[in-house]
Amino acid sequence: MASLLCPTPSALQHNPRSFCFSPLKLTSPTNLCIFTNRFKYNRLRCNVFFENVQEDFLENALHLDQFPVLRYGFWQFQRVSGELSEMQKWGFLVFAGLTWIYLTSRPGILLGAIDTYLLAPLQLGLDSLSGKRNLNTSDFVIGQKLGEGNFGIVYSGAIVPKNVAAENKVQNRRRRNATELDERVKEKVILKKVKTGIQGGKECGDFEEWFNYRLSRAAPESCAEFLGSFVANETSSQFTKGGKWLVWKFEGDRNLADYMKDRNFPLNLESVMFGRVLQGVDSVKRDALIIKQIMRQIITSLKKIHNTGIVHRDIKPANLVVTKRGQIKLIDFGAATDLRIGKNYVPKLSLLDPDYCPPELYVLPEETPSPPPEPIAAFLSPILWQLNSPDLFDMYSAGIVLMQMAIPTLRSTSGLKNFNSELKTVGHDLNKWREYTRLRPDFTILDLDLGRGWDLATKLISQRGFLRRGRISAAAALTHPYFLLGGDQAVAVLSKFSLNRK
Ligand SMILES: Nc1ncnc2c1ncn2[C@@H]1O[C@H](COP(=O)(O)OP(=O)(O)OP(=O)(O)O)[C@@H](O)[C@H]1O
Repeated sequence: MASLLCPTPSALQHNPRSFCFSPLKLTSPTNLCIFTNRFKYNRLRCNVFFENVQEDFLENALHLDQFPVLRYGFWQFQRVSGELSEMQKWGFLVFAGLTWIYLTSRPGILLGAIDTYLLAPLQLGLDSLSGKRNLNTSDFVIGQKLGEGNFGIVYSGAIVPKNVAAENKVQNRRRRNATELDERVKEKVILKKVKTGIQGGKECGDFEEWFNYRLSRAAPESCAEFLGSFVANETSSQFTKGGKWLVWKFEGDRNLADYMKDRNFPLNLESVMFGRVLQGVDSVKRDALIIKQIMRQIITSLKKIHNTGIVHRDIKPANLVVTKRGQIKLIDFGAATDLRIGKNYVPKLSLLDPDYCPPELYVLPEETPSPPPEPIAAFLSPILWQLNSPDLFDMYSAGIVLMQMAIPTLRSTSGLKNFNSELKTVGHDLNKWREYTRLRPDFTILDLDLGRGWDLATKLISQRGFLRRGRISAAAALTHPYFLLGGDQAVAVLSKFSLNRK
């Protein structure tokens, strides 16, 4: 009788709210029955919720209708999960959520695996088909030497089109460099000759090649475009048979260090960055806007490479090429390390430029052992990253670049050396340095807008604090008030629409 009076779960579905949330005393059989049915109804709702979550996930997030195999797998999962209790289902959801968070947290095991096992072979296949991996000495002419590092010599050069290459082969005794070739030689490139006679030279060249291919997939717009590598098949001009060469697209005539040597810096970059001269803005503000735009680009690129697990370890103005369109591109990944898989990480090895290197000297604590095999290193990498925040290594160097751009007296080699030695004396505390310094720096640019630039600088240039944090990451720096509502971005965006821009 009581059960006849009592609403059934399906009846409850028509008016569930009033029933489900009304207070209930379990004193009468009717109330007991209502309670039982409420329980059943809530369980029903729970099941419906699970099914909805699963279906939404299926239809919206994964678009499984396009992937029959996944759809079948998910159907199997639904069948099995139908036999699980609510507790088990929740347990499963929590476990799946935590696994997802672990796999996608920095440096990204999941994306790294996709890159290694899918995208890299795909890139290799496509490059081989298109001939990009079949470069050779006859494809290039070498121009002037641009620089020499510990492990390589850098030259400008040009690509020789195939028809000219054949002709050039016949005449190559007379044609020695790019300038001697006619206008048929179109595309300018940068070539790096890997030093072979030096210990570690070959390995460094191989690492640089690996990092360039990796970043050409993961952060192409942040780095100079990598065209590939080749081993010279003959001895001619600068080529020695068997020598390894790396090739990049020529991104621009000058790097940031070249621009900073000019007394007119940063105004010499104004039309490059913004496509025009900023009229009606006073000169200090123009300087500040240009510097902010450069810093924004550097930090955005750092964020991208850090997200893949790569730390550059040699951020400095000479390794930042400025393109014709005002983009700042990272170059020289010879010292970079990928801490997702431990690539190019050797404990206690410091390859760095002392002028830009943070006080801790090493990207990971000295006691960190050599990396295990790559899959194991990858599996452990989120823990390593959380405990050590290795990306903050590059952030210190970015802070020094900011100081040099904003304070003219720090741009010279001697000014930078004095700044670093003063910094060391005050324990790398920028606020203390400001009180202590004898260099009479001009803080005008950093003190604009209530000192936002100065505040960012103090957060970049500091000792590593508790849990090796205490310095701001690239992602956090981009949300710092210095960059928020930055007029530089508005001007840069507007310049993209400018008809005058070349
Ligand atoms: N893709 C590029 N486009 C334009 N210029 C480039 C490019 N790559 C390198 N350069 C120029 O060549 C110079 C030397 O390059 P890079 O830093 O890679 O060589 P390096 O041998 O490692 O030198 P160092 O160790 O002294 O930095 C750079 O400072 C830059 O001016």
